[in-house]
Amino acid sequence: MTSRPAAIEASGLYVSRARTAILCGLDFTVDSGRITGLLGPSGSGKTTLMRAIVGVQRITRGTLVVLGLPAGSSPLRADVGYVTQGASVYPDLSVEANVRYFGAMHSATTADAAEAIAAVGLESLARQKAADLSGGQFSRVSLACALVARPRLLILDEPTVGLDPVLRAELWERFAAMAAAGTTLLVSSHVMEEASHCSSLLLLRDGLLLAQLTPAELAERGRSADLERAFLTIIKAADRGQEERPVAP
Ligand SMILES: Nc1ncnc2c1ncn2[C@@H]1O[C@H](COP(=O)(O)OP(=O)(O)OP(=O)(O)O)[C@@H](O)[C@H]1O
Repeated sequence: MTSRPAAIEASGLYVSRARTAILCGLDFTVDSGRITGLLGPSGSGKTTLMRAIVGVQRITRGTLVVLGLPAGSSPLRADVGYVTQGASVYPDLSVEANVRYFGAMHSATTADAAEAIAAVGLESLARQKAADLSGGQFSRVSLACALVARPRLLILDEPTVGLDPVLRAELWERFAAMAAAGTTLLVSSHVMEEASHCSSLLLLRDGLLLAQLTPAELAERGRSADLERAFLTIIKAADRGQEERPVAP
């Protein structure tokens, strides 16, 4: 792995929800200017971790440093973008009005809004009311609203769900261009084939970090070029060797 400055550093990170341990002592770093994939089965804690990073989820124990400050610090608001699974878009406004509205909070220009809309492939629908879009189009408005703020760190919770393969490929190209320009991206996904677009992968399982590795290392460790199969092999190996699950403090 390269030794870039870390955009996110977690050390002994525990998070509990409703008195249940959800994240159990995570240690990892996310390099700046890279795409890091957050992968794991449903319920493994991906959204909880993302919420902790953006500062809307209380940490039970450990440290979580984001862009050099404790997660949730107010100066981070302008620097961290978060696109949730549930689109935070005003259905009665047009695509353009939505993006310009979010852009205005970050002093973005009309041209910035148009660029963000183009980045998610919605130019031809810019004047359309968000309520009249398809599910995939609607979620892309959310993404454009995050892009227009030009955050240094962009947290994306399953951004490619419901998108066709062409659009999915275009979005990953867009993410790669953003990373090349210095933005740090943390992207969660269920789709293991998307892991190949990432520089580094965090593999979560039941609130534990099974591994942090590159896609090539995942293929090698899981003994398959098919990353889904490789991940399953690692999960099965972890299940076989699993010791008692750490208890939240
Ligand atoms: N508000 C809550 N109170 C208590 N437990 C919760 C709450 N929200 C989520 N959980 C539990 O936390 C665990 C992790 O949930 P989380 O949403 O972080 O997983 P995930 O990996 O993002 O799942 P998915 O891929 O299905 O979105 C799950 O077992 C879930 O039931």
